[in-house]
Amino acid sequence: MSDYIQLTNISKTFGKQTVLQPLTMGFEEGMIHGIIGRNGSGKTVLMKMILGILQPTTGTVIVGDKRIGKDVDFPESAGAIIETIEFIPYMSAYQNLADIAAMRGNLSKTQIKEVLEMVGLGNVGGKHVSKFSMGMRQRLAIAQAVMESPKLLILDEPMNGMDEKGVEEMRQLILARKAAGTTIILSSHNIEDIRILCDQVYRIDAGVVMRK
Ligand SMILES: Nc1ncnc2c1ncn2[C@@H]1O[C@H](COP(=O)(O)OP(=O)(O)OP(=O)(O)O)[C@@H](O)[C@H]1O
Repeated sequence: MSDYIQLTNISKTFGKQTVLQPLTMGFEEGMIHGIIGRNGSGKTVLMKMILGILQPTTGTVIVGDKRIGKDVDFPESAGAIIETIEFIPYMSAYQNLADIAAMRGNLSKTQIKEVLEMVGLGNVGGKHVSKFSMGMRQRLAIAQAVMESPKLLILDEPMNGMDEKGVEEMRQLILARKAAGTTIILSSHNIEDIRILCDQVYRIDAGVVMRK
């Protein structure tokens, strides 16, 4: 398989702080790539650069065959959970997803209901998000990330706040996306998630990314 993402000499500094040293690497298509590292080591920054949310200080990011920030602003087919996603609290889970779907493309009502079902929110799709627990919000965040079956999934600590059953269901969902050919980048502080799910693991330490 070829690489779906190619990073060439990318680095990131904020003022005098170097978060990532120049890095050249590829992420193979259809695999689950784990990113581990201590708090503040640069996992989210790396993911944001791949998503086009942050510009690298040096270097290039290519996703598919498109250079991010040049050919396209953002990867063409990507879903992400990155930091806290703000849903509109006074709208239902279904309506939140329908509004996002309407902005990005075309998903039928049935498809939105199916994705709510898939993340275990099928029976509360009509409930206002303000009444959701943290774990339920996290499930909704996963729903918005996967609902358009993107070619790339970037999941920054997706199991945060989930109970044991939720974690198991999310693991199955992530494996199902992989089986469908999605390239996945996953960060987690839970070493079990990384061990069970990932084909390849990278650790970020002192700005350097090392393959484990
Ligand atoms: N927009 C920004 N401006 C300035 N500094 C930033 C910005 N975003 C991130 N940083 C800094 O970059 C470093 C890496 O942050 P990052 O969020 O990538 O860490 P992380 O590995 O995801 O941590 P955690 O495990 O806590 O989620 C931190 O020191 C952070 O303060």
